[in-house]
Order: sequence, then C-alpha cells, then structure tokens
Amino acid sequence: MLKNERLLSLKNASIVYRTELGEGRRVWSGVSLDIYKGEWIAVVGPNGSGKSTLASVLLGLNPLSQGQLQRSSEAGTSKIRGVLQLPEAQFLGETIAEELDYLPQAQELTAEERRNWYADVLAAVGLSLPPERTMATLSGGQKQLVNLAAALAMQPEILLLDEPTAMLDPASRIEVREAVRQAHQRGTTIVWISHRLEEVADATRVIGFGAGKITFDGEPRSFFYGGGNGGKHQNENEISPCVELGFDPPFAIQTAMNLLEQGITLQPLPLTMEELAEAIQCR
Ligand SMILES: Nc1ncnc2c1ncn2[C@@H]1O[C@H](COP(=O)(O)OP(=O)(O)OP(=O)(O)O)[C@@H](O)[C@H]1O
Repeated sequence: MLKNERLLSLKNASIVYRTELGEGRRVWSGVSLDIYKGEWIAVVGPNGSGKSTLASVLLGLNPLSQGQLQRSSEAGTSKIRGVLQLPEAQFLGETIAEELDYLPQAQELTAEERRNWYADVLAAVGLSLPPERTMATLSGGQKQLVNLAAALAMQPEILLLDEPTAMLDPASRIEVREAVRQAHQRGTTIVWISHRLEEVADATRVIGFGAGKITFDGEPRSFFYGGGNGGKHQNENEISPCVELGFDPPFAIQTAMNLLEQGITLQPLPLTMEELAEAIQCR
C-alpha cells in the first residue's frame, strides 16, 4: 500500500441524521480514516451501511455530527471531485459542449481553443464524440464517461466515485473502469464506492463498512482470503472479512478458494480470472 502524502483525514467522525420524528439516527461513529496520495481505495459494505454518506462527507456536502475532516493544504475543496451513481443527476448542460463550458477552465478559452480543449478532455476518458451531441442521445456508459471527463478536467487530487457503474451494462462498466485506471496511472487518487466486488481487484486498499463502523482496512487479498499481509489463505475457522460483511467473493476467488482447500497452492493468490489462469499455469 502506498503511504506518502496524506490528502484527507477523518478523525473519530460520526454522522447522526434526524428522522421525520425528530429523533437522531446514527449512521456511523468513531470513523477514522487517512487517505494518501496515489491510493486506490475501494469502499464496500452492505446497503444502508453509510457508504454514500461517507462520499457526501468527503465531498464536503454533509457536515459531521462529531469529529473532524482535515484536508491537506493541497487538497482543498476544489481538489476532490465526485462522480455519482446516476449520470443524469450531475448534468447541467444539454450538450457535451454546454456541460464542459460550466468548468472554470472553459471560461479562459476562446471559441477556437475550446474545440481543441473539448477533444482533449473527452480523449482523457477514451471518448471521441462531437461536442454538439446532446447528452440525452448518449448511452449510459457515455454519459458516465462525460461525467468522469468533466471531473478529471478539474485535475482533482482525489476522484471519488459512488457506484458509478451501478446503472451501466457490462461493456460500459469496462470502459468506465479503464478510464479510472488510466486516471490513477496519471497520479489521481481514487476512492471508489462499489457493490461489485470484482471492481475491488484494482484497489490498493479496501475499506469495509458495516454495523456503523469500519470493519476492515487493508489490502484486497487480505479482504478476500483473510489472514495478514497480502492475504494468506484462511485457516478452517477463520471467516474472510469479505464473507463477514455478508458478500460472496467473486467467482475467480471462490474458485481459487476451492483449489486451495484441495491443497493446490496458488502464488500469488489471484484476484481476477486472468490472475487465476496465470497462477494455475505457473504450477
Ligand atoms: N439525508 C438523510 N436523512 C436521513 N437519513 C439518511 C439520509 N441519507 C441517508 N440516510 C440513512 O442513512 C443510512 C445510510 O445511508 P447511505 O445512503 O449512506 O448508505 P449506503 O451504504 O450508501 O447504502 P446503499 O448501498 O443502499 O447505497 C441509511 O439508513 C439511510 O436511510
């Protein structure tokens, strides 16, 4: 796990919502979390565990009931950008050009310069669409890629994604994931909230949310296979943190676990079908 410059810290944070009856509903409490430059953090947890609430807190949209949110000097509010579950929820313009025109960078460009800039912004997520295309005519995946392009054009330190692929078909999910991978390779820190555990394989770190607190904070292999650093295969009585949170591990990991139970060693422990095939071939 990369541990260098700290961008954001939550210290002993709690969130209490007011219900319609005026009572307090505690979503989570005692949450402490440091986010470091260059990390790719996958946040997972059951429905209602408070993942989207965490997204709102980190984006500065939801005040804490208790505790503190600290930003490093470089990671001011302008340096974290979010992409949310419903692509349409974030649109302001009717066309791609109008959407991008809302970004502060656009204000400094001439009409001529803007055309090249639109192309560059869209190319960063692998899109080559005419800027005059209306948003309503785009596929769900393309809409989400435009959202992603707009977020990345702001050059955020942290890109926060709250289930950005939830409404997308498999092909669009792959496109969005690839665009995020490339942003991460260019140095953007990623916080990705997801229900799809196969998306966790890209992460350098997993945060598990459950029962009102963080239940797991570690590497993906430890999350899926249990054990300490890098995930040693669990002993008979140990439940992996993934299963403990109520999730079935992805197919590749379930298959690997079955092989391990039969005494077949796999090095390194695979997180994806490709890694599983490789580990079997290397035996
Ligand atoms: N503005 C709000 N006012 C009151 N309660 C809220 C509010 N927002 C969320 N909650 C409640 O807080 C809890 C956590 O919600 P949140 O959306 O953060 O969970 P989640 O883990 O993202 O869920 P999901 O996986 O279903 O999207 C839920 O019980 C939800 O009903």
